[in-house]
Amino acid sequence: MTRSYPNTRLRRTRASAWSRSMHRETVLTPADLIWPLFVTDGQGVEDPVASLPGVSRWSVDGIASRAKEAMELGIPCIALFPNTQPELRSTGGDEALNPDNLMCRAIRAVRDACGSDIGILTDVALDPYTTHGQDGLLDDAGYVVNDDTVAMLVDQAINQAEAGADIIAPSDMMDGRVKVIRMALEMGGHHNIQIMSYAAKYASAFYGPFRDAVGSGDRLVGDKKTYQMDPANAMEALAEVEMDLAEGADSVMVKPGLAYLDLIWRVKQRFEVPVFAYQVSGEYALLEAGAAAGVGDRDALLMEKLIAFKRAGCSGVLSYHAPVAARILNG
Ligand SMILES: NCC(=O)CCC(=O)O
Ligand SMILES: [Mg+2]
Repeated sequence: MTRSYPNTRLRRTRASAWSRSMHRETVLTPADLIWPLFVTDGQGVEDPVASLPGVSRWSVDGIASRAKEAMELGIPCIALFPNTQPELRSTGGDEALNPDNLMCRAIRAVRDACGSDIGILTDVALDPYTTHGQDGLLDDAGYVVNDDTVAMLVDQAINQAEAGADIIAPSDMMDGRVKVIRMALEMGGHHNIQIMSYAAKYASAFYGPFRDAVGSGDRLVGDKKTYQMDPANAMEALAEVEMDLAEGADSVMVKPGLAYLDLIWRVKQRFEVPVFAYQVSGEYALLEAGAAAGVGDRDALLMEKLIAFKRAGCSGVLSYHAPVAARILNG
């Protein structure tokens, strides 16, 4: 069967709003959003992140309020990232294992405020806790060592699980960490705690404002290219995803977002598993800067970008714009 004009006029179904709505292939709802939040020390603190206009670091009480706000907006899950106090950072990142660190206090505060009605996703990696800003432990040459780092990450994950996390999200890109974290969760009786693996995380120039937000940017020595992926590679991303799924990941993430839509599509087509995108800090900042410079309407630009993730096959998107988007969607 060939489609030809004028039997087929593809404009027919576009001629009215009701028909466009009836033929829409993809929908975006607040339930597709995960809201990343930055935690800072203190009480009653809102500390704006200069490079992310509209985004703040919140003290633990403020995080609980944001979690309630998320629930009211229909956002099912928040993601927590600590801005660890400078005096608690070390070369080994031991503060990651402290059961009373910012992350664990924030988890408990959200649980107290919201019960089990919201998902809490926690980041596993050492960069917010190290003096050098790398995601793992360094050898004498400054190389991030894999297996010793993984041993730390397992303890970090269990620390978060015991504080009440729902989804453990390792973002470190060490080999084999999903396997040992899953094993440790099972052995600890945490059978229903999920793992969302940052499976294909690229060494990207889009992470700058995030590093400001968690206070690792100025500290970072070198780059992260020995563990995060080369933006030129796609086959390798499929191998990363395949391994993390085999090791027990319940869902996988591609990061950053829009520049990697091809990977989202390929991962979804090949593995048919839940795929999430992280629309990262640089994407947020560029959209805000573009809209402020008059490039286009901020809300329209945002909605078009977010629907692209759904069209490509995402189950959901981590986005600093989550509350803005949910407000737009809720009308
Ligand atoms: N592990 C979380 C991130 O690295 C986020 C990066 C960003 O938002 O730029
Ligand atoms: Mg991997």
